[in-house]
Amino acid sequence: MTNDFPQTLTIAGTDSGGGAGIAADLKTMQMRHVFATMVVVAVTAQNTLGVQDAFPMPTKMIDEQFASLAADLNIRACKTGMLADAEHVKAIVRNLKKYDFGPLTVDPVMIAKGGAPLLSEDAISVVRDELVPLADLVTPNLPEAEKLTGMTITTEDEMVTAGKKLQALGAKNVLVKGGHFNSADEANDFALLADGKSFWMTAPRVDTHNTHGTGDTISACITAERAKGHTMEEAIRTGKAYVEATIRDGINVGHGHGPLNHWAKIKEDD
Ligand SMILES: Nc1ncnc2c1ncn2[C@@H]1O[C@H](COP(=O)(O)OP(=O)(O)OP(=O)(O)O)[C@@H](O)[C@H]1O
Ligand SMILES: Cc1ncc(COP(=O)(O)O)c(N)n1
Repeated sequence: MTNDFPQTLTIAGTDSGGGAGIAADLKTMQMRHVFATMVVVAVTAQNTLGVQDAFPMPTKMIDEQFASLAADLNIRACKTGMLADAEHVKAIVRNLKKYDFGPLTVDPVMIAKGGAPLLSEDAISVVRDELVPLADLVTPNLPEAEKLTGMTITTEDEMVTAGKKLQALGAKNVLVKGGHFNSADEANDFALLADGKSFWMTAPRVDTHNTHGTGDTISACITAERAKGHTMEEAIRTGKAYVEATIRDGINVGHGHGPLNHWAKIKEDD
């Protein structure tokens, strides 16, 4: 029996509010026509107003979820999101070294939009030293890029320097996301590829509070495109176009930072 439909994996935390984390990843992967699987690292009680509580899974359950997937699925690309703490990052690294689940996108999630920590401080150096070197792509936002590189990033030139530093840490490809950049009219991201090619992706900044799960969505879309066999550059450009559409064609859910419209269409879908 063939087992060749494109299959992906997200290793992350749940969001009971449905907007971010594993929920955003699964919705994105479904929309991009790949089969989505998950390893639940932590459960959060969360809504558009914030994170009310978080509970990391016992690491034995994490090992068991990895083993279940490896025994049956044919996963071609994977990503990480919320990883909770150093013990859990180490468990994920151990499993990623044990099984081949294809190119890995590391979204180094640290703090939720509302300010709640999703990764403990002592885990940041473990992400930097043990997880980033396994990454085919790392996709930090600006505060995450600052934590991983030790730099302050206030200009586009500094985003470029941070990209180079992240590549020097061992990530093959880097996408520094400018969603948090202090610009009123643009949300521009910088990509640096394994072969040294680099490019900016520019987009008009949408004036909205409904940006819960943007980082999850772009990294899940890239993971889906990689599973379908697209190049890194194609995957990154599709990711940007998709997340832009999900923000621009927004929906209103909840009373805080609302979720995205994962049904949004992009040009290549026509
Ligand atoms: N208001 C906006 N309008 C258009 N694009 C945006 C906006 N906010 C973020 N983006 C884009 O969304 C993507 C995710 O960027 P961002 O820097 O917000 O990531 P993130 O902080 O990791 O997301 P999250 O907060 O979900 O973890 C990037 O491509 C960024 O440029
Ligand atoms: C479980 C989980 N994973 C990731 C995020 C980041 O998303 P955001 O920064 O948009 O809150 C989140 N809030 N919750």
